[in-house]
Amino acid sequence: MAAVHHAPNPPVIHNFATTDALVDTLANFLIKTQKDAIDKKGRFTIALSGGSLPKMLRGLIGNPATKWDKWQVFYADERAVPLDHPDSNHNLCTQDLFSKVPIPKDHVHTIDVSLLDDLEELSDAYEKELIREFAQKDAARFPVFDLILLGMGPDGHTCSLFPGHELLAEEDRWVAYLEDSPKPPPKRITLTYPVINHAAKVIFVATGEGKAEVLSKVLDRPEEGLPASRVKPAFPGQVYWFIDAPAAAKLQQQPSPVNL
Ligand SMILES: O=C1O[C@H](COP(=O)(O)O)[C@@H](O)[C@H](O)[C@H]1O
Repeated sequence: MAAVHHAPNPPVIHNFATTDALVDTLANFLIKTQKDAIDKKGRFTIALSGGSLPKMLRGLIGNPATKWDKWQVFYADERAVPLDHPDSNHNLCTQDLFSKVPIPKDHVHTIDVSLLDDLEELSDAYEKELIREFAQKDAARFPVFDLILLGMGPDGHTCSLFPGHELLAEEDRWVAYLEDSPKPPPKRITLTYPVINHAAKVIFVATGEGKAEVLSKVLDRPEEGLPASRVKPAFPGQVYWFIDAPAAAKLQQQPSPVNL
């Protein structure tokens, strides 16, 4: 019998009147997703981004419903710098979140900083870290994260996948490296589209007027192929956009504000 292929689900857009409303709803959404994953498999796998995203997770701090000992956290992308460097996504997540919650240290999967001089080895090692977590447990060709949390730069990049970059075409690797990021620092590693697009859920968070122009390109004109538009998790996966009113200002399709 021929296999039935479903088209990816269209993005679900949540537009919030205020950033605080977005933060609260995002925390509730994460807790619900975490609970479903733990009920099913006893653990919750999540990938986090850097940039403006970690601050948006403040609704989890002090929230007793967050089962930190069940979380396995990876980075959607990371800069090839020491873990306490101001450019490190791990450093940012630690300052904004992990230093304030009781997550076991070994549940936060960082890059191996002994390999910073060789990006190929650094990305291979991070891929192996993912394989250790996912391959035997899920027996999948690509890992299936319960949730990947992404940001989007004003140029439409997400993770460290930049417009026009050759890594947009990567089909095999789980983790890839680049030495020519147009946004500093130049040396980074990143999850690839096959991994992002196998996730059960992906949430983009985009706030502020600086994201308005690019958000309209990504959501109203996805055919332009900006990196954020290429995030289309395979069915039954779902991509969500959590945006605020300033970021939504230039959208043609005006999503209704979320009622709280
Ligand atoms: O360089 C990066 O940028 C993106 C977007 O950052 P934002 O500050 O505009 O939200 C971020 O998602 C990614 O993790 C980071 O390495």
